[in-house]
Amino acid sequence: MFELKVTTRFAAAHRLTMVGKQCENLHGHNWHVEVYVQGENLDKGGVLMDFGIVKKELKKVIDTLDHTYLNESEIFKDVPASSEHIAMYIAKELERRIDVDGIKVSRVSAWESENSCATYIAD
Ligand SMILES: Nc1nc2c(c(=O)[nH]1)N=C([C@H](O)[C@H](O)COP(=O)(O)OP(=O)(O)OP(=O)(O)O)CN2
Ligand SMILES: [Zn+2]
Repeated sequence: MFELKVTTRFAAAHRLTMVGKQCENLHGHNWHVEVYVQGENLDKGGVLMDFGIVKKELKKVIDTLDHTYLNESEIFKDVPASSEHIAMYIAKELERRIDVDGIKVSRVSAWESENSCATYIAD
């Protein structure tokens, strides 16, 4: 089994209800994102898949979040804009865009700060 990791970041604003009093106020984070792509087999070039493809597709997903007010985004119209839901959204959207047999987006971590991160782990 092989696993690739690509990282990126984005800035956005959000509010969270029912988490903590201070989270209810409009505020922002510079989220640091770690994406893991997993598979069994290497290609003829000796790689699971080109990092460049993962980065290119990840950028398209991140562009849907960067410099937005997450609570007003269609993406979070039915779910809270928590780091958990952000990580799950990135994982599912990237999986859909990569769509290569035998390769899956296995894990995405969304770090809100140096000390706090939520991770979505695919089935
Ligand atoms: N499980 C989760 N818990 C919290 C989330 C979340 O997405 N998932 N989000 C928040 C808020 O975004 C909040 O802005 C962060 O609050 P807090 O962790 O208190 O951040 P601080 O910058 O104040 O961090 P300190 O390390 O305490 O200074 C809250 N919880
Ligand atoms: Zn926050």
